[in-house]
Amino acid sequence: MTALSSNSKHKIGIFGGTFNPIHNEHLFIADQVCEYLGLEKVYLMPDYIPPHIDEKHAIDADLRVDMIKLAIQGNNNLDIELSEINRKGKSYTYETMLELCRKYPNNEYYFIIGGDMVDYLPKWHRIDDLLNLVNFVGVRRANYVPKTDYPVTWVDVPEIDISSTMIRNKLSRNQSVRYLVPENVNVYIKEHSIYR
Ligand SMILES: Nc1ncnc2c1ncn2[C@@H]1O[C@H](COP(=O)(O)OP(=O)(O)OP(=O)(O)O)[C@@H](O)[C@H]1O
Ligand SMILES: O=C(O)c1ccc[n+]([C@@H]2O[C@H](COP(=O)([O-])O)[C@@H](O)[C@H]2O)c1
Repeated sequence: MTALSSNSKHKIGIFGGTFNPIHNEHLFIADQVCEYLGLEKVYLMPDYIPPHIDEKHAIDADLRVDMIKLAIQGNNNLDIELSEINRKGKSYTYETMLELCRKYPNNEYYFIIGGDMVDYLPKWHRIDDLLNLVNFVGVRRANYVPKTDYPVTWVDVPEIDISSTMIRNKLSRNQSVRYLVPENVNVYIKEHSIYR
């Protein structure tokens, strides 16, 4: 990201997750929200350790980062933000966004989350302070009725019902994940024998 000196704010999306691994619905969401809200870019931001789940074991950050870089190749709407990987430890969103807001005061941030995650916002670390730093964008899921009092901008993105869990499970059973992840990510997973 580049620091800018003008007074006008730059609308920047941040899509946080573990991305273990990144899949096509992550990419579809990031790209669609970017276009729908007229954002300059959406940064995919891998966490180092997810803040809310103690037992979730992700593969090495380097491998997750490599796969994100491969996945966004050729799409100018998308980029990667490495603050949480570089900071290490538990990746509390409030701490990350405070750091980014201080570093890039001319950016206005839109933090994108899956619609079902919105219900858990009250449990997020320093959520009231975080609400002063970012606009939350909820990706509405089919058959899901949002019931939150928080200010969330809702975006409808056609849902493909895939998850990283599904991809890890398929790979552990030696099943194909072609068309669920970009082909260069599929090749990378095979070459590095990940999730076997
Ligand atoms: N199919 C999907 N539809 C809508 N949102 C999704 C979908 N898959 C992931 N997300 C959202 O993407 C963000 C990052 O998710 P994450 O990296 O945990 O992927 P995941 O597929 O949910 O992983 P896992 O299955 O390991 O929990 C979260 O906000 C999550 O709600
Ligand atoms: O900061 C928090 O308390 C917090 C609690 C839950 C989730 N988050 C962030 O929300 C994003 C999506 O989380 P997840 O676990 O669904 O991948 C990711 O960037 C997490 O760091 C952040």
